[in-house]
Amino acid sequence: MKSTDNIYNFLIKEHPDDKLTTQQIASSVGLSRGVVSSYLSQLYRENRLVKSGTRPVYWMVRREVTEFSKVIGYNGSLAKIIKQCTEAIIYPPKGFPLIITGPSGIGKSYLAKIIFEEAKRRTIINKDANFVVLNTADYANNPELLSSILFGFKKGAFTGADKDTPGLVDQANNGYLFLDEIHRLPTESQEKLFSLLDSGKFYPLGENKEAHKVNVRFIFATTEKLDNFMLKTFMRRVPMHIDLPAFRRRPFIERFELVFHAFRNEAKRTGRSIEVSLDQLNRLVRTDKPGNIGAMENDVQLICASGFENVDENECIFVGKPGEPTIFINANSSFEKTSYYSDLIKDQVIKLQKKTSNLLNRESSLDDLSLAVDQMLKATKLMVDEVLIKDLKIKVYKNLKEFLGERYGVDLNLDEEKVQQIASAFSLGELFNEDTVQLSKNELQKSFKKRYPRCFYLFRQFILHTFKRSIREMDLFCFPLMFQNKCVELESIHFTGILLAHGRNTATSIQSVVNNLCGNYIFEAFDMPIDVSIHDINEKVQHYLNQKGQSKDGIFVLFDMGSLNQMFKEIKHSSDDELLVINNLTTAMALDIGIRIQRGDSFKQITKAAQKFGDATGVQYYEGLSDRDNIIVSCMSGVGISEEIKKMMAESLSGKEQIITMDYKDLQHTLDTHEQDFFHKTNLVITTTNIETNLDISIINIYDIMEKPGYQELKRLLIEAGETPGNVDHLMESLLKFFSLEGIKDRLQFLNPDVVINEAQQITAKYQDYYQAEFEGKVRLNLYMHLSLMIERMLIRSHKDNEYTEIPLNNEQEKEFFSVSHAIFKGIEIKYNFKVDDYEISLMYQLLKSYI
Ligand SMILES: Nc1ncnc2c1ncn2[C@@H]1O[C@H](COP(=O)(O)OP(=O)(O)OP(=O)(O)O)[C@@H](O)[C@H]1O
Repeated sequence: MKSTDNIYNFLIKEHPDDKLTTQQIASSVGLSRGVVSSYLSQLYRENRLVKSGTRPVYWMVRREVTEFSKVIGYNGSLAKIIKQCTEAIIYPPKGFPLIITGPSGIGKSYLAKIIFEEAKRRTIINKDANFVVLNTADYANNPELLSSILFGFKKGAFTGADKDTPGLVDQANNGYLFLDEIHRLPTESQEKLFSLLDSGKFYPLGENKEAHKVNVRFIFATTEKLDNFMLKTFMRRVPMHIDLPAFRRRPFIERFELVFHAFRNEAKRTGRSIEVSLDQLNRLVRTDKPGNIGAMENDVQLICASGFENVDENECIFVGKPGEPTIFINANSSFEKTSYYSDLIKDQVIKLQKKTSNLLNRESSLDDLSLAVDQMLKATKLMVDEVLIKDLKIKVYKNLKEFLGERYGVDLNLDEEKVQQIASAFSLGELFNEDTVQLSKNELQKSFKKRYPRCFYLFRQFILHTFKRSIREMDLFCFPLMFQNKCVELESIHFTGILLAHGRNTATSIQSVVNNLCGNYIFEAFDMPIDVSIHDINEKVQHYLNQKGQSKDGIFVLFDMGSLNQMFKEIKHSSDDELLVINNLTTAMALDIGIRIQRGDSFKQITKAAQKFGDATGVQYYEGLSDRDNIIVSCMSGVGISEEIKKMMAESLSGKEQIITMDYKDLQHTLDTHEQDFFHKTNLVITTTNIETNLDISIINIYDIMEKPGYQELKRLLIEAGETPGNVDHLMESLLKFFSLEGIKDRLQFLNPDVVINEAQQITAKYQDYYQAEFEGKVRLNLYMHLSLMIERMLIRSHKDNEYTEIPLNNEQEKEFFSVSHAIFKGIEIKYNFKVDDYEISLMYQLLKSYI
């Protein structure tokens, strides 16, 4: 298959109605943006895609325009129905009859007519074919008359039958006959009809010799339940049954479009524009009358008529209360999904997103978060898609039970109402594509994951299993609803348990037994093909550890065969946690460990117990933070800074030590809960705060290294760990640059901090060279910041009138400093076209006096 076809098939399958950017498509199919862009252009040239917007351009699959494309909801809630209608039209040799059911005013007649038009468009029937309609209810009290109208009669068939008269069946020959209110059709007529459906023949009234042969396609409609009124023998001949949903059961977007459409019809009818308030539109969208769309259309007409009373010629009709937000609809307006309707829900969603983020920052409970979600769901209740919610509810129930329950042993304890809320929250997500509500740039996701790592892992697995996709921003609202009752219990387990076994479901079936017996998610399990390599296994394990977040207290891995040594090494190499690997996976063993994990045994106790089992098996464990020499970096201001420092250390140092970043709280917890042994490979802890511990560990506050003693201590420790002095100096320089950048980033108005800091570094180096001195870290940091801001200050001042202040020079040393400084600044003075004045140099003198 061609690559362009691959992309096209992906779009048709996954996003038949979505507008997507090139970047979104590229990310989804895993190709580069450039390549995907050329494929998309090719598809556009082939007329298979529609393009809209500029920067970014949006792509959408071009759909074949059929008569059904006019039907509101054809690619939404009626998509399946439209497919059935198409099948009923095209199925060889003559299509098949169908019956449309649904409450009054829901569009049964409308759909029947469209089916007829589509059959014409497809040239399945002739252009001049007839669409004949009969409402059987009109003749319900006169079955003979109905029969004669339907089947025609022969001259003399009854008094007054003075000539042969064809019936509607004859008129519909080669076209369509639509019988509305079919439940009023008397039994004899039903019988006559089904013989016609069988043989294509019928006898008009009074005719018993020559049957009429016709080729008629039938559509029936009724507001009633079929079983109550129709003969079973009749129904058997009508294979296709279409049930149209009531107006209030249609998705909000479609109800909105139907209302919009009704106003547009009024605009056409009156020749006026209509200005209608969103509030009025919204009220109509919520119509819940037995007459459905028909009743809503009547309401729209009445509302427009009352608005029409008060307008002068050519003025637009106003509908609503003055001061309310409105939209204009005229005969040519087109309904654009996003503009009117998503704004209404988006407001609510954004509000909730902000609230959730605030609550998470304040460490509020999942109960508070659920309450916020509940409020939002109430506010958007009438806008959501009831049909979708019903489907989702079934899916959610099923997977809670069959997936989370059976595999992870987790009963989330959710009542019917909660599941309904969860389904509603998921359904809301379906209204948006990720672009529309890309609000928090994954911040919320990160916060949830950090605070509830185990629940979040289960949530991710649930979404993957239920919807076959990764978590979307909007799914996050379901998280508090789902885990509210169980988060404490789920998060109380601090160990990580992993089961690995060859075979289709060996590991997962042991997992299911143990998790269920423990009543908690203790183990994750991976079934592996027989030829899997240790490397692949480790990748799986690492992927799992990443997704789940590090466990604070250690990892237990049970596997069924292979080299214990190798397996241990692979996993330990890329994990900082304590680790126990057991080369024996039995249900009894997993259960024993599971129970111990659950009741809160320590790593040591569990390891001891496993060793007893281990007589017959292989056990290898590592107690300690890491089996490699390591340095821990932990900054109170966040993992971001720690990660930056880790990067600098990796660049400057030899790589002999493993650099481990830790959240500040985790570090404190780890120090408090472990003994000296645990840290026996830890050479140094670098923090931004003074951490208290009784353990014998070197802890250096990063701000102390700015001063000489602190720096020397750092240098000593790193040299002891095997680093060269050059490496440590390089690290110091990177740290200084980093902290200076942090300090000036927000204070520089227009210069690029990265560029200007390099200038400051060079000037400082020149001073150090000239005076043969090595300035303390603190002084260098000060200089980098001062010089960077000075350069900008000078630049701004150079455009104003220069005011020089005369500085008296007291001695030779000062004189020398001034003349050296002028020489040092010459380079940047030329480059930036300004002059460093003596006042600035006098400041420099104050900064550097002690080194001169
Ligand atoms: N999907 C749709 N798109 C656009 N208009 C629709 C749609 N469905 C229904 N309508 C409009 O709704 C109105 C009522 O439809 P219709 O008369 O076909 O309903 P019905 O189910 O046949 O009603 P009854 O049972 O009372 O005969 C019509 O004006 C029709 O144009």
